[in-house]
Amino acid sequence: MSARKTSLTDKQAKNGTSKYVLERCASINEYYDVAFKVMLLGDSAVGKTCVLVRFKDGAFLGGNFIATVGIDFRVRNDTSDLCEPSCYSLCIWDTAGQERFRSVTHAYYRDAQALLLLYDITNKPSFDNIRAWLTEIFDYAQKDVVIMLLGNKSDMAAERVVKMEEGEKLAKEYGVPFMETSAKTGVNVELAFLAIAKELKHRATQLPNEPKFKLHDYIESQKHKSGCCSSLL
Ligand SMILES: Nc1nc2c(ncn2[C@@H]2O[C@H](COP(=O)(O)OP(=O)(O)OP(=O)(O)O)[C@@H](O)[C@H]2O)c(=O)[nH]1
Repeated sequence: MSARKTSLTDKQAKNGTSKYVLERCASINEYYDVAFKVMLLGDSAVGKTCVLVRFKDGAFLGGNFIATVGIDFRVRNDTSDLCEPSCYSLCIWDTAGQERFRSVTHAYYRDAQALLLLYDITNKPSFDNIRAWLTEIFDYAQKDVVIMLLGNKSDMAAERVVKMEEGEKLAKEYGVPFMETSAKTGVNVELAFLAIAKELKHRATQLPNEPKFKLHDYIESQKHKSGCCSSLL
């Protein structure tokens, strides 16, 4: 479980300290012009860590579930795609879904540029809690934060209790993009992160008269392409 090695200890999380994370992100900024801060949110066990590991390392963390403590983070730099004209990287923060860490994670919403909000398609309460998560996001995050809703574990078709249409309807109600993902098979994981990166990069480089990047349209156009997303930017 080396993936959990960078997790903060219980004590650090309770104190709200993430010196390690901040130092690492600062050191990344020495090499990259901009490191976008992206956070993963959602109930415990919806698959946040697995989605992140799938994106970062292309692997699936199967086996015993170990809950994240406090905050964890990883960086992925797609230099060839993200380095024109300046260098960009995604600094992705994995938060603990457990209620007891909620006050710690709130503190980090404020300077996040994008939030990926996950539920588990086999777990109805995790879907029902999405409204509460969105209320929290509107309370604590920046007004212009990019939000994306992800229904994870799409590989578990036999255990599905949340229909894809329900996810789509909820996302539409809040005006946020939506897709179903699977950390196990990798479906749409790359697309979710890189679409976010593309949106953030456009925002950072867009000239005043340039048309806005249409994140929804872009995702819809890429969703069903097989083998997509190796060079999205
Ligand atoms: N079949 C399947 N299992 C998954 C998927 N994603 C995660 N899991 C499993 O779900 C469990 C929870 O995954 P985690 O990624 O640790 O969940 P988390 O949301 O980070 O949980 P917290 O750290 O408590 O917030 C693990 O047993 C994973 O192996 C998926 O896409 N498909």
